Amino acid sequence: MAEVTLEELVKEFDDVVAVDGVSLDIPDESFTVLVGPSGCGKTTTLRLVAGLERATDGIVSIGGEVVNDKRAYERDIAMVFQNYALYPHKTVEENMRFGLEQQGTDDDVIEERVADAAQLLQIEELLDRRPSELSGGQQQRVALGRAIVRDPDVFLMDEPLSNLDAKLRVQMRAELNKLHDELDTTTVYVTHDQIEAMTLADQIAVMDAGKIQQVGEPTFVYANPRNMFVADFLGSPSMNFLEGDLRRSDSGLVVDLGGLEHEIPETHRSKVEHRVGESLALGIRPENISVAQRGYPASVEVVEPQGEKTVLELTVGDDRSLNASVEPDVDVSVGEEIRVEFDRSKLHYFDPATGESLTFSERTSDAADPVATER
Ligand SMILES: Nc1ncnc2c1ncn2[C@@H]1O[C@H](COP(=O)(O)OP(=O)(O)OP(=O)(O)O)[C@@H](O)[C@H]1O
Repeated sequence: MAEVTLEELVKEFDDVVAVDGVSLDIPDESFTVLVGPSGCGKTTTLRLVAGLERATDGIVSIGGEVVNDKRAYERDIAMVFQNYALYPHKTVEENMRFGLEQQGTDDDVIEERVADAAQLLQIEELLDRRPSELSGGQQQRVALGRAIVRDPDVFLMDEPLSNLDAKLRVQMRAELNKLHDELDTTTVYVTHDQIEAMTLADQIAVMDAGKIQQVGEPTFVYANPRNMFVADFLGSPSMNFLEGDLRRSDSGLVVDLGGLEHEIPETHRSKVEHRVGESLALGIRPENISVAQRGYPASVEVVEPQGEKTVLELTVGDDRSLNASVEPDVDVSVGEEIRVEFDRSKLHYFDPATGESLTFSERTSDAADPVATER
């Protein structure tokens, strides 16, 4: 097992800078997820760790050793891909054995490892089948099995669940969690699916345009986004942003949201005060908005029951839209005028020009997030 360290990593393809100065510590035994929109450089970063691409600049270390000049097969890693990449003419067992045979591993060691992995993944009954005789989920298990038998220092996984249907994906997610609990192998996992990232990771690295925007424990990053990109990318429906000018009032500081005045809570005043006279973006997650007797007037535009919750599309102030995610039994209908309250401990303020959070703090002493505060 090993930690992986990336220092100022850069990868250019002609005039495209796919990875633009990525520094990241991936602790030993961690499950680190690189997440971000399509084209942000996740796969390229993973391929640099794997040795499938050569870095234009920067350093990749595995287990404290710089591996930039090591070929993929010289690095103690195993990769799992989206398309499974199984050998079609080999049986499941032969697919799992192949890598070890190439390495010249003793036959009895191979037997034992294949049997153990097959048991762990519950594919013992499938060992004699060929990939074409397997479902997508089974094929992905075999691909995982092939990685596990290698007993590598590091697993690298590139969107391994994205070819599975939604139900199977949820099931495999749970299995990957269990697998990691059992094996404790350092894992670097790439996905564009923020829910997958949140549920699997013990460390999440949110990427955009070749750069890491924020790294941390998923619930912390969710509750304490460093900028509007991260705030917007994590969460569904995503965070609402309401922009307006900040000014002083009798009661303190308010943001003018077009016919609606939002008062900055005392805890945040000192952090935003320097922007009096300038604009500010208020950020509030849909689940931190509730329908109430008092609060901001809002018109209900859409009511969308989603089972566990109901998403309301509202307009507030001078026609600004706002999503609220409320209990499914809330009784509101389209066209109704209601009032909504924002949870004042879950408010964020951003500089709309740079997107940077004005209220972000590495420590959450102001109880912006109860989960993170417990830590
Ligand atoms: N071999 C290559 N040659 C040229 N450009 C490339 C190459 N590989 C990747 N790129 C470019 O580098 C950028 C990052 O690509 P990368 O595949 O790392 O992104 P990604 O975040 O993994 O995206 P996706 O989720 O769509 O796979 C993109 O602009 C892509 O077009």
